[in-house]
Amino acid sequence: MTEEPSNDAGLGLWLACVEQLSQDLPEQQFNTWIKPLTAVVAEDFSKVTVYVANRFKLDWIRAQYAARISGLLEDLYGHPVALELALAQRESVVRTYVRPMQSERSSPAEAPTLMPVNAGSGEATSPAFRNRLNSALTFETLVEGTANRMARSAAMHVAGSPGHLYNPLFIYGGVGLGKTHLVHAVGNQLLKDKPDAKVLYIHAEQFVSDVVKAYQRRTFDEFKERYHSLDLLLIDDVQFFANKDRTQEEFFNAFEALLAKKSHIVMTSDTYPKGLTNIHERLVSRFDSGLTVAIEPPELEMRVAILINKARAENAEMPEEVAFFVAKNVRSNVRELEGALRKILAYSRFNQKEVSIQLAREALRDLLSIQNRQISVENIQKTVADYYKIKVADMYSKKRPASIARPRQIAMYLAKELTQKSLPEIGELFGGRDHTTVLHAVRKIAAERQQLTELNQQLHVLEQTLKG
Ligand SMILES: Nc1ncnc2c1ncn2[C@@H]1O[C@H](COP(=O)(O)OP(=O)(O)OP(=O)(O)O)[C@@H](O)[C@H]1O
Repeated sequence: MTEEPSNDAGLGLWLACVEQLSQDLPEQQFNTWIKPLTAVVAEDFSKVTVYVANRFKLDWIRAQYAARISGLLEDLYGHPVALELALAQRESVVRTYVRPMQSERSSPAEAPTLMPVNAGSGEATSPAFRNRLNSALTFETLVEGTANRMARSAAMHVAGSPGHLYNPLFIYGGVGLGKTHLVHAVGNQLLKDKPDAKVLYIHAEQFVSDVVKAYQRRTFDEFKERYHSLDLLLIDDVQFFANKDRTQEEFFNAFEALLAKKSHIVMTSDTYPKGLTNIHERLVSRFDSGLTVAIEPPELEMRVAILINKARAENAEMPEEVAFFVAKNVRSNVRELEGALRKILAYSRFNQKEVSIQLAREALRDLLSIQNRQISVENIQKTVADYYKIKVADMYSKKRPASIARPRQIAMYLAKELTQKSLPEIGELFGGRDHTTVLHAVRKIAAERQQLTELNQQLHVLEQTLKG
């Protein structure tokens, strides 16, 4: 196969791979190993050749990152992609682009989102004070829902008047639920209002490494100057302080200094303060001394809205029924939703087909087959209730208005169609109804389905969703 220069679609997907790695890997690792890479994507997307500056780096990348890159590429392209690692020729001018590191985007000199980088070129010079904020993570791009409403409004309050209420603000929740996004949003919002404010976003692991460096190099004055002079400190994943006594002590000092001068501190963690282990009590009690708020897993409507918004941000359209199908099947967290969306969009581009439920089902084949869900009557009731925006309890209730009775009949029809249950069993599960009631519903919906295109379409969406 010939290696034509990368076409734009192929290159875009390689960029998405790099972007993903920039988020997954610690900044230093990303800058050292991934950022200097260049790539050529074969015309038919079957192979990506990645050029590495020297033999040592090539071996290292093969050992440490090749499997991960392959996996990501497969996810992104929607089919297995051969990954070839090659030494960059001295004179080769390989077409490649690396997105600037997120924290560097705030530098006005680096306005374009894509910047060409030749193999082996060093790192971009960074401004003297790097706030490490990702300017894309703002309140505007953070979809609001019941799951994050409190955390979001507390964070907006802090961004609007830092140093007052809710100090420190402690945000906790499971992985991929938007904690990092929210703290970046606080920083970005404050800088928008007060461009001179000294804001720093830092991951707790980076703080640990800063403490270690300050000890090794005996540069504690600089360290203190850096941290104690901030107006807003955003620190992510403080559970990483566990068992790091020295770091905890330094953080305690920074904490006290910042609060004393009415600077604001926003922290995130995977658990609430008292749930943290191996962190000194005096620190834990300080974590809990302002406002502690949780972020919950997003509810269905929020997942649908996130998918539609993210697709739009990628200049793609995701019809609501497809978003509904995906949101029903990917429930755990937003990062996984994003992964599913990426797969669907890549699959659609690769096959040059419009995004539809059928296409989403094909693109997410692996993910859906893992779930391998048995369709239960309960699941049907819940899905139909969600879809028609009625309460699940109405599936068993005696209420008769059409807005409730009709979805209930639809659920009975689907229960008959998609499960092995008998009519009396289904009746029982719908609040102890008689089997003749179920039979009537099944016949009525089956007949109407032949006549009414809209109903047929709705049933189609529900079936696809339930079959996963
Ligand atoms: N409500 C939301 N609206 C839009 N995007 C969201 C929302 N919540 C999360 N995201 C996106 O989901 C991804 C994961 O979120 P984020 O990294 O903030 O999670 P996290 O809670 O910090 O996870 P971890 O604990 O693994 O670091 C990000 O790309 C983020 O932009």
